[in-house]
Amino acid sequence: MNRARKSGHIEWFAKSLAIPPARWSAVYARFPGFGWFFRSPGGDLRLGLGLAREWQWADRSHWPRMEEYVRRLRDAGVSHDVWIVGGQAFSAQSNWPGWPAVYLALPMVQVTETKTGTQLTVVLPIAPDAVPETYHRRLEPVWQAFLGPSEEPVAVGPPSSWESQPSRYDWMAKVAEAAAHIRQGALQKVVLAREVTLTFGDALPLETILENLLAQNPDAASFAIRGPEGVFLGATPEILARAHGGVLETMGLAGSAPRGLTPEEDARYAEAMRRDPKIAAEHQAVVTHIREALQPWVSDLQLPAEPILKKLPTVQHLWTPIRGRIDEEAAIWPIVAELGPTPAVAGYPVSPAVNYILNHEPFQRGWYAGTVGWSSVGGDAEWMVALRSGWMRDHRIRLYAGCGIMGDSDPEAELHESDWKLNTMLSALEVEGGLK
Ligand SMILES: C=C(O[C@@H]1C=C(C(=O)O)C=C[C@H]1O)C(=O)O
Repeated sequence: MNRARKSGHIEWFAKSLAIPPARWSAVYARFPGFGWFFRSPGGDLRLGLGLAREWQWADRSHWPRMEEYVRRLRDAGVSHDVWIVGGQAFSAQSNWPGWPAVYLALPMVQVTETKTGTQLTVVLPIAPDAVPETYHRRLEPVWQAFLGPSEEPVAVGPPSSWESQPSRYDWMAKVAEAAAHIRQGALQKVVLAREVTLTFGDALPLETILENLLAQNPDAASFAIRGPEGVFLGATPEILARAHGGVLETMGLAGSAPRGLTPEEDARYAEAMRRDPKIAAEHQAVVTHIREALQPWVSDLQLPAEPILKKLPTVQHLWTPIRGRIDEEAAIWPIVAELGPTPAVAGYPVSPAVNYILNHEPFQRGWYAGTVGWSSVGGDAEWMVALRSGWMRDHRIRLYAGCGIMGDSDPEAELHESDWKLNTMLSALEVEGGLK
């Protein structure tokens, strides 16, 4: 504080200490203000509570400006392990009320749990005229969430009503219409989604739902972000851009099949997916887009010649892992801005596909199929495509799932595919057997 008073401008306070592990889903659920929860596929967990700084923008073109803010934090001596979190909507023209197109935050209290231990960091901007009491007041609710009473585990549901937007029948008609549009040659592929709204008798128990997501999806990134209008959460398998020690990892993930009840049936579904030329073309469009988008920033790109199978609890996909060297460590921000939305969640070519979606989907995608993740001051990052997700407010949750439509897509098969994808969130909500 003395330092800020002397220098006459904002100084950063950032101190870390080792702490014991805790049930972080419970701490997260108890905190009423801005909160961030993220567990990586590898198991590392990041919990952020309260705000030291936030950034809100109306479109994705501002992402590269973050490098300047991060440089200032680095110059001020803030630890390289401190992270910035947030994400963005699928499109700046498809927003949910209360959710900006781009929102990034530097959480005030950060818990990072890895295999080597658990660390708590407090990050605060100290103004020249700062009064110590203000900081106590800001931190108080966070410590209350840490120490709050632990509650008995609560079961979810069952839902009292649910509504599909559009209806199952109308969605199939939209798929047929999109396929006909594609056959006319205007587009190669478009990803159409459904919104399913479930209403419950009681407020939804966030801790239970998060714990279910974590237990049921060990290979996905389980995330939750709380804004002024509810919580957006999910368990997504799709990496948009992950950086570690200057190596960038991303993936093409497109092409879907159900999981079989027996290993034989499972293998049959996988084989049919592998041999389907429509799916191969759909997958290739995604990989090509990613390669082109990375060109200015990443060298030594490595990827397998053929896609690999990625098996998830409710669905299996064709998967092309892609890695390369980031030419300049700073480049993660423009890469995130440039990569999304990929053809895996929009279609191909991307821009007309997004327009088609905006004109034909009867709901706002908001942050579904947008981006969620974090970047550290030191340059490591993990940004995911926000799939298998839902937006929860009190008694209600809106779930989303979409499918890549090509000229010869079968509406009924696509409807079933969207059902398996919805099952990630439905299982976390303890809705038995999904909704049909
Ligand atoms: C759009 C979704 O999934 C995307 C679409 C896929 C497909 O069309 O095969 C596969 C994986 C994801 O990239 C979703 O889960 O909502």
